[in-house]
Order: sequence, then structure tokens, then C-alpha cells
Amino acid sequence: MDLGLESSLWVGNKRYRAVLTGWHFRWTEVDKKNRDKKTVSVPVAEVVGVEEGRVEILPQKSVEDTDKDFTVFYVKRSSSGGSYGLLWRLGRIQFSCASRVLRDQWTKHLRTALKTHSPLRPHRLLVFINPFGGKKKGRQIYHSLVAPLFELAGISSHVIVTERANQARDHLLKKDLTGFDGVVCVGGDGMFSELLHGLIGRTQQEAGLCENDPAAALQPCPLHIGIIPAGSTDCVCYATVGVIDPVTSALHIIIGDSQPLDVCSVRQSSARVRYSVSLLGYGFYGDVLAESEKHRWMGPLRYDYSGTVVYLSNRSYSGVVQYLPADPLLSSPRDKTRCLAGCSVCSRSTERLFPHSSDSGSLYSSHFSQFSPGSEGQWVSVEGRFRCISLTCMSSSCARSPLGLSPSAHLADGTGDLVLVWDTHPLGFLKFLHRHTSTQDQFDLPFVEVHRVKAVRFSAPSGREEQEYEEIGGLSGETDEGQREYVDTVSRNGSRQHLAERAVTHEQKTATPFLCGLCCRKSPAVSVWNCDGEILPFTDIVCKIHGQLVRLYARGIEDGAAIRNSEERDECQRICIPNSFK
Ligand SMILES: CCCCCCCCCCCCC/C=C/[C@@H](O)[C@H](CO)NC(=O)CCCCCCCCCCCCCCC
Ligand SMILES: Nc1ncnc2c1ncn2[C@@H]1O[C@H](COP(=O)(O)OP(=O)(O)OP(=O)(O)O)[C@@H](O)[C@H]1O
Ligand SMILES: [Ca+2]
Repeated sequence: MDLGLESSLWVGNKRYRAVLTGWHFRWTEVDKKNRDKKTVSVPVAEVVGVEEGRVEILPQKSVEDTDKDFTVFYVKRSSSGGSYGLLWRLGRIQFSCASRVLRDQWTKHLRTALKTHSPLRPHRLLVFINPFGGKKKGRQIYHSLVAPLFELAGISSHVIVTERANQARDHLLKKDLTGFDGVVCVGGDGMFSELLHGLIGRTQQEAGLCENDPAAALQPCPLHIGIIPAGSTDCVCYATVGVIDPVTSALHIIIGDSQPLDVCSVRQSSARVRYSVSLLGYGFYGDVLAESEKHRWMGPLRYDYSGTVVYLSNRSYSGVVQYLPADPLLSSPRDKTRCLAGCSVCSRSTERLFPHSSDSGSLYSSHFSQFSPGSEGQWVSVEGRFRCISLTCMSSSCARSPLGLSPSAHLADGTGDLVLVWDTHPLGFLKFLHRHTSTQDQFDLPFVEVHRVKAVRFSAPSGREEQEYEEIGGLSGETDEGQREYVDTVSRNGSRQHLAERAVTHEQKTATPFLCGLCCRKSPAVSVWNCDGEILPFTDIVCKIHGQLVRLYARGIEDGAAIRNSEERDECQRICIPNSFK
């Protein structure tokens, strides 16, 4: 069927020329005064719904069933006033036609175009609401802001308000999921993590794979994940959409946006595999999480409180980190680029990961592991004392840190960024933390390194080594230069320098201890791993990045400045709607 259509339409008493081409629906006021021919152009993929009559959904749904009118709902962008990304809102325009026949033609053509141009739009969703996440507003957010939009878009949803932790994960692992196109969580990163674990586990079960087997090439999940942010950090939402806004996220779900995401698997020999996308952190971030769990009642503020307590306790931990570098010719964590919607680095990665798929984004093609025999590079091993060790599959931007833990990390390039912060003077570490809140480069410090990696291993020192270290006084008051005393070898097994030997060297160099009463306290020998907000019950780990293992209803961060500039240049404005239509 030819999807094109063109005719005059009225909005109130103004006449418009409306055109539906393959990909766009445009309307231009036919008026001598409209000399610059301002046109509103909406991509068909961003039309939310088409209704006969004059329809409103806010503050509540009302339908005036007039037979020459139709209403179009679509995505309208506005600046987020702070965040990097753009807020999406529901735009609405009510058209009148010359006849009922023409009206029916418009609604039919628009609906057919919608089906053709956005094949991933969900029809049926499974929604989990955590009533206790963040500020405990999950239920309210879903019912007042999201459910009316889903209804307008003809999406039927099965809603489960969780009664316990891990209910969503267990449901996805065991219950019948037939008929669902996607799964949505209303909550924070912890709820997202439940969906991630449930869906990855379920997909491997159905593929007859054992997910705990480190050699298994994990299969990508066929169901999309949607996140309606209602948590404390909401890092996954922020880093994939660019704003924390339930309406924006609901609209991404409705139009069936699709953003692949890398996932890191975390294993210890006998334990169940865990997954992480935003932060696998040891040392500072592990300790902050452990401390914050004691203060859940504080809500989102618990992280600031615990962050301060942990910072003042001035801890560092020793260990051996081994990592498998990613191909440095493809990208670098210090190349000052940003992964934005339509990212070319991620698109090329899709072609590498799914080489035999005609639609390189297809989920159903066979998934090629990045760890096929022979493709491995050389492992690098470093050993020493660290303030923190972080591994993230994406930038991990959030409200606290608008550019994130690794501002140039990519959502779907099959790699993770490993940030090593060596033990340093407390003020140095504060400088590092503080740089996360601005555009200053947190990696441009002598005690910080960042590596783009495909896999990581970590092991804490044996009890004896750590005891020797403590006996000789540790590194409190160490200078920035002091951290350079580490082993950087290229080997498969890593090589260990005796910690005590290095500690003596450091001790000879120490500056006056800072915050003596706090920092001279003995650090515990080991920290814990923070795996996307969950404390792992083991210390020594092996991690692997699985490129594009899951897909979210998102499109990456839209570059607000670029979109605004192109609108200023272009007559065909996407979001310039005359005030009378707002
Ligand atoms: C001086 C200001 C420093 C601000 C430093 C901001 C760095 C923020 C980096 C945040 C990265 C978030 C990564 C995402 C992690 C999620 O998977 C996880 C689950 O939701 N969230 C956390 O673990 C929650 C982690 C939350 C960490 C918050 C740390 C707050 C530190 C405050 C330090 C204050 C020092 C004061 C000295 C007097
Ligand atoms: N009904 C429930 N009762 C108790 N805990 C729950 C319930 N439903 C989910 N949970 C758990 O609560 C934890 C935290 O939830 P969530 O991630 O939604 O909010 P948050 O911790 O405030 O935000 P963030 O993870 O973004 O910091 C999750 O790990 C989840 O497993
Ligand atoms: Ca990545």
C-alpha cells in the first residue's frame, strides 16, 4: 500500500497543508503571513497514536466523537534544563477534514505507516513496580504518568507490585512469558538488575546453556527491557536516556526504541554468576554501598551520607588486577568522545558481533562471543593498593555525576572501562571524586588510570601479606607520586611483588599524615564488590564483557545542542509547535 497522502486540513480556523511521506508527517500553515513557511515535521516512528474525533488524555481522557476530526499524539522534545539529554513530552494536535472519507483515509494511512516504520512497538508488557524504591513513589508514578500513555498507545500491561526483593527476577526465571514483547521495571538500578538477571538467566535456560559455565557464549535476550525511573541513583536510565523522567522513558517504550547494552558477567569459581552494567566497584564504592545499606531509611540521601563517612575513613585495599585490553584502534576511554544516540562506534560493534545478520540489530542471529579462540590479546597484570577499582560497561552518568564514571565509555561496543585509583593522599582522592561532578577530567591525575577492556580478574592478597603490610604501618599520608610503585607486567598469570617490600618503600616517602585521627585507623584487609548496587558475597572475581547482551527501550542520549542547532537552521522543525497547539 502507498503510505503517502497529502491534503488540506484545518486546525481551528487555520488551514494547513498536511503531507504524509514514507517517514514523516508534516503540516504547514497555508497563510500569507506564514512567509517563512514554518513546518512541523514529526517522524512517523515518533507518532504515539492516532484517534478518531477530538481526544484529550490529560487531565483525564475525554473523547468528542466528531466524524470529520482526528487527533494525532506524537513525541515533542523540550530542553531538560540541566541534564544532558532532552525531555520528551506528549504533543497533541486536532485536525478537521473536509469529509469523513478523507478523515478515515488519514487515520488509516497514519496507522499503517506506524506499523511499517516502528516494528518494535510493544503490544503487551509485563510491568514490575517496586513500591519501596527511591522516594517510594513507584506506584504513583506508574498510575498517574505512565499507564495513561500506555493506554493511549494501545499497549496492554500486566502489572505486578512486588512484595519482596527478587520477586521480579524469580518471576522472569520461572513463569510463562508467552505473549509479552517486553518487561518494564518501575524502580531504580536494583530493580533493573533483577530484570537483567531474570531475563539473561531465562534466555540461557531456553537455549539449553548453563550460564554459570564460564565458557558459555551467552545468548542475547529476545525481550526488551524498559525502565521507568523511580529509584535513588537511576544510573542505567540516565546513561541510556539522558534524563530521569518517567514520561520520557514511557514514550521511548511506546515507540519501541531499541538500545543494545553491554553486560559484564562476574564469576567466582563455585558461586552463581552475577551481571553488572553500571558499576562493579571495589574499595570506595563497595564500602559506600555496604555502609549505605545500614541507612536505607534515609532514601537517596543515604549515598551522600555513607560516601562522606567512607571518605573520612580513608581506606585503601591491596590486590592484583589483571585485565585484557580491548583493541586500542577502535576507541579509547580518553578520546573525549561521547556515546550518543546513533553512535558509530557502537554501530560498528553491532556489525562485528552479528556479522551474518542482514539486519545487524537483529536479536535472533547467532551471537558471536568476543572471546573466540585466538582473538584474545595479552593480559596485563598490576598489583598494589587501591582507593577504588571500578569497571563499567557504559558512562554511568547520573544526577550526581552528569558525565559519569567514564564519560567516553560506550553503551554497546562490547567493552568496559576499568578505572584504577591507586592509593593516594586523601585530598588527591577528594579531587578525583569532585571531578566527577564537573567537566574536569577525572583521569588526568597521576594516581588514576583507565583502560578499555574485554575482561578483568581480581584477587585480594592472602591474609599473611596483608598482615605484614599492616604491621609496617600502611600508606597513610602517601603522596601522589607514591602510588607509582606498582608492577605492570604483561603475562597470563600476573606477577606479584611482595607487598611488604613496596610498603617499606612507600613508608620512607610518606608525607605528613592527613586527617590523622581518621586515616591512621587500620583499614580492614578486604573491601566488598558493589555490583550495580548489590554486595557480592565473594572477593576474588573473574569478569567478562558480553557485547550487546540485552536491549532496552531507549536510543542513547540525544545531543540536545545538536538537535537545537539543526532546528534553528532547518525550516522543517520537529518541535516548533505554535503555542496555540500546545
Ligand atoms: C565531593 C563530591 C564527590 C561526589 C562524587 C560523586 C561520584 C559519583 C559517581 C556515581 C557513580 C554511580 C554509578 C552507579 C552505580 C549504581 O549501580 C549503584 C546502584 O544504584 N549505585 C551506587 O552504588 C551508589 C553509588 C553512590 C556513590 C556516591 C558517592 C558520594 C560521595 C560523597 C563523598 C563526599 C566526600 C566529602 C568529603 C568531606
Ligand atoms: N517489595 C519489595 N520489598 C523489598 N525490597 C524490594 C521489593 N521490590 C524490590 N526490592 C528490592 O529493592 C532494591 C532497591 O530497589 P530499587 O533499585 O528500585 O531502588 P533504589 O535502591 O532506591 O534505587 P537505586 O538502585 O537506583 O539506587 C532492589 O534491589 C530490589 O531487589
Ligand atoms: Ca561498553
